[in-house]
Amino acid sequence: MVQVKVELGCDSYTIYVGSGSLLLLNELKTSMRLSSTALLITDETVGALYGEQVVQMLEQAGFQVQIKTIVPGEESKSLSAAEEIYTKAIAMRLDRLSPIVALGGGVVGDLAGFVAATYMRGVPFIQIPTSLLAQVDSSVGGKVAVNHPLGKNMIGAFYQPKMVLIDPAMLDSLPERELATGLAELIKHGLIRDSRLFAELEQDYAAVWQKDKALFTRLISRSCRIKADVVQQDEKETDVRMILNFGHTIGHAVEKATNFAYSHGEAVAIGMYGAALISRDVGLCSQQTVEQVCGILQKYRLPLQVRGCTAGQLAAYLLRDKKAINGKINWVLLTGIGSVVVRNDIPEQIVLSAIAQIILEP
Ligand SMILES: O=C(O)C(=O)C[C@@H](O)[C@H](O)[C@H](O)COP(=O)(O)O
Ligand SMILES: [Zn+2]
Repeated sequence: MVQVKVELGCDSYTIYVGSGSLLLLNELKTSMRLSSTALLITDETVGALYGEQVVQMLEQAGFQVQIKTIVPGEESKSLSAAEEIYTKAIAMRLDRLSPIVALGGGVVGDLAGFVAATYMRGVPFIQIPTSLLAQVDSSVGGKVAVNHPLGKNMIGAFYQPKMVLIDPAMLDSLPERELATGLAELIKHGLIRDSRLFAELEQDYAAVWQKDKALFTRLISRSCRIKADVVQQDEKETDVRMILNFGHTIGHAVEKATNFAYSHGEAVAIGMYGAALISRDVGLCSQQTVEQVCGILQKYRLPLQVRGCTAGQLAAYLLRDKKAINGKINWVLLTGIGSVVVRNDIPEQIVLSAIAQIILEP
């Protein structure tokens, strides 16, 4: 099992990656001096696959467990879904030392984390991510949030988990499209910080599609290490953490403008292509780098262009980007494979030209 430590003072925690990582639940109660009631939050799909196993493990560890099962999908990342969970937590007398355990993908983790951060001003939070996207990205770093009708992740907090338990075997049940969505964030980590990871992803795609466990243990822990390094330097995203937003400025606009017809990773893939075009057009990277970005996204069956919205709609959502300060968007742009810069001085014409290239006619 690989351990990745996230050093954040008294909010430090360890990410465990490998088969058998869930067995660490056994030590949870004693190692963290928790109360004996635990709330497990999962969705219908993941709950049916792994819910019973995780409940049993928590019970063996000495917890009385209740489960809240949500409907899978982005719509569940809402204030009303959070309110239902608060109601359940109050009814079951969850106290300030009772853990909330998230078992699922990014939606479950973000919603459960948001509730953990706010219920009684914060209760212990454990992440058991089951999708590749959650394993390589969203379960690490403490961003928790729900959506607002006017924008994604608009209401949230930075709230670190106490522990992240990742078993790559859980990817066996993951559909191909979901695997690709997680690969988009892995590719992002290669593009922003690690040209070797990028090269490995370029080479090993056959083993990736076969869900090779040893390869995934390596890729996931490498990805968590990259994210942990960035988050350790800038937990609250005032500076270097912005680079994790590569592809997300356009990506979030694509998700909203198409009413989530594209998965998060698909939207981020389109956003990374758009950002690569902007990077080239302002002279930060070469055409060859743009082609490498296109090449890897296509290899992993990720889209480069969006259908189902207009350039005007995309531009309107871009202006609501929550990384914009005084109306200026902070663009994360490529200077080559493995390195990025943040720029807020990109001419509108260059942005509009990139948008025109990523829109497909209906
Ligand atoms: O952890 C971060 O920081 C990220 O930006 C990672 C992103 O991949 C992730 O999608 C995150 O939830 C986006 O956050 P947001 O602040 O852009 O809503
Ligand atoms: Zn993301």
